[in-house]
Amino acid sequence: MLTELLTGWIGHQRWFAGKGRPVDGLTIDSDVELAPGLRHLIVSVHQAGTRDRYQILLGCCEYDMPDKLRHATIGEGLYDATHDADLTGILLQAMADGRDIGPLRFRHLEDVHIDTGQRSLVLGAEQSNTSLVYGDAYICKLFRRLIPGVNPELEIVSALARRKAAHIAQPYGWIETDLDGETTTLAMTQEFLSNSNDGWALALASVRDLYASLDASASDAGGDFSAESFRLGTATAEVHQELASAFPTGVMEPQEITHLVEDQRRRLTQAVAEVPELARHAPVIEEAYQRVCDVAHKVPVQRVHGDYHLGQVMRTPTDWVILDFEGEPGQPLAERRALASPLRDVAGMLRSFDYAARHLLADHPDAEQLLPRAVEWAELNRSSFLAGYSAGGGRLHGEDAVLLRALELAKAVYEVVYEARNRPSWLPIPLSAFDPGAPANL
Ligand SMILES: Nc1ncnc2c1ncn2[C@@H]1O[C@H](COP(=O)(O)OP(=O)(O)O)[C@@H](O)[C@H]1O
Ligand SMILES: O=P(O)(O)O[C@H]1O[C@H](CO)[C@@H](O[C@H]2O[C@H](CO)[C@@H](O)[C@H](O)[C@H]2O)[C@H](O)[C@H]1O
Repeated sequence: MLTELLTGWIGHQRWFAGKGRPVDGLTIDSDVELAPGLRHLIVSVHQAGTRDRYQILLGCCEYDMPDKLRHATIGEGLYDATHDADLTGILLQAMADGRDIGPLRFRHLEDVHIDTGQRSLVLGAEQSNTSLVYGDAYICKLFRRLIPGVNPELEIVSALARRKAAHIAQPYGWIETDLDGETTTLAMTQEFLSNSNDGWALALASVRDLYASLDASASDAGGDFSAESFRLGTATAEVHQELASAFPTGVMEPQEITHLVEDQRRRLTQAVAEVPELARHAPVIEEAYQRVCDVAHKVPVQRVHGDYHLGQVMRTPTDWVILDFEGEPGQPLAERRALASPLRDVAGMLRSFDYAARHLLADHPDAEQLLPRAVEWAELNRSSFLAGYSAGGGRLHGEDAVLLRALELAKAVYEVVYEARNRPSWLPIPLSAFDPGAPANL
């Protein structure tokens, strides 16, 4: 039976969020035939009293499964159709046509032309979503785990595209349906940035070059990245200004600031309970949080990226482009859409420079010797990014330094939990944020 096949299959998928916990049951909430041999399913997965919804594209073949699709088998004659380029073209075509198929609505932005002749491949780095790359023209991100509501990435990128903003990947179309009475985004298609590299890969190349040339300083070594950091800072400030123009803005009053700090204190307590190594750093973090209450009186807030780091920015041949305006994964939608200080993104990127500088130290035989160079690289790029941010019109003055420091530490607390859960060997990186001079391998 289909539900049994899917129950056995779903727990092994890269994007399945409930790994490690037994699946108690799976029900099919919606089953729509998109075309002969292609069905779109929404399923509910029940685990220890929780229910999560996922979407599946189900391919059905009457005859033997072609060899090229065997790796995507779900059961006899059934497979994950995201891997079948003969079928995925239907999604692009339906978006271009603006069709409704049963409860699914396929839409495109006004004034765009979609070339429907492109064939797709599943992007290798499949994580919480499945991305289909069509030719080298489009990337269609299928949101696997469904949260009722419009996806913030679609909301933001469409609003910025309407303003003809720079530094974003042009959106083309999306798929939506109604879940719990709310319009819910199922997928989004954007310009695919070919000939581009993500900021994390570029930053690591620079750090590797620096480590390889032991005598040179961070600014003299072959891999100097600071001009890129400056440009990225400017691009970030420009996108923040576009976001402030496209969406409502506000000012956080002292009472709300205190409330926010309380929330961060709660997160810290939870993080310490989960990662006891954090406990010895708690006083430093508490002090930085208290300083915000003492010093910050009015904090401008607006829509922000929310999970900003070097892996979310792409360097095209001409520009920095910012991706994935989805906020912190795992947070409720309302929180991901809430107004916040743009310094939250600045803090995220500053942390990311620290990550890039230190991540190659982990098992490095010369870690102790290289640590001062890592610190120097991070400092140079952090200050270039901030200089670029100011040059691009980003606000960085007076009490902002106090807020920025607290936001950086709050992000590092989030990272400590993230690494403990996902990549325990990386845990020393965010832990070093509280004690920058400590030995590299902590
Ligand atoms: N528009 C795009 N053009 C080119 N590559 C992209 C694009 N969007 C995403 N990618 C690639 O896919 C990777 C993961 O994308 P992302 O949106 O961050 O997915 P996730 O939310 O699963 O982390 C990025 O690091 C980048 O390499
Ligand atoms: O990109 P995602 O939305 O999935 O963000 C999550 O995963 C990120 C890891 O890929 C994580 O970022 C952390 O690691 C990065 C290096 O891999 C580093 O550049 C970031 O500074 C660091 O925060 C992110 O926090 C998490 O939300």
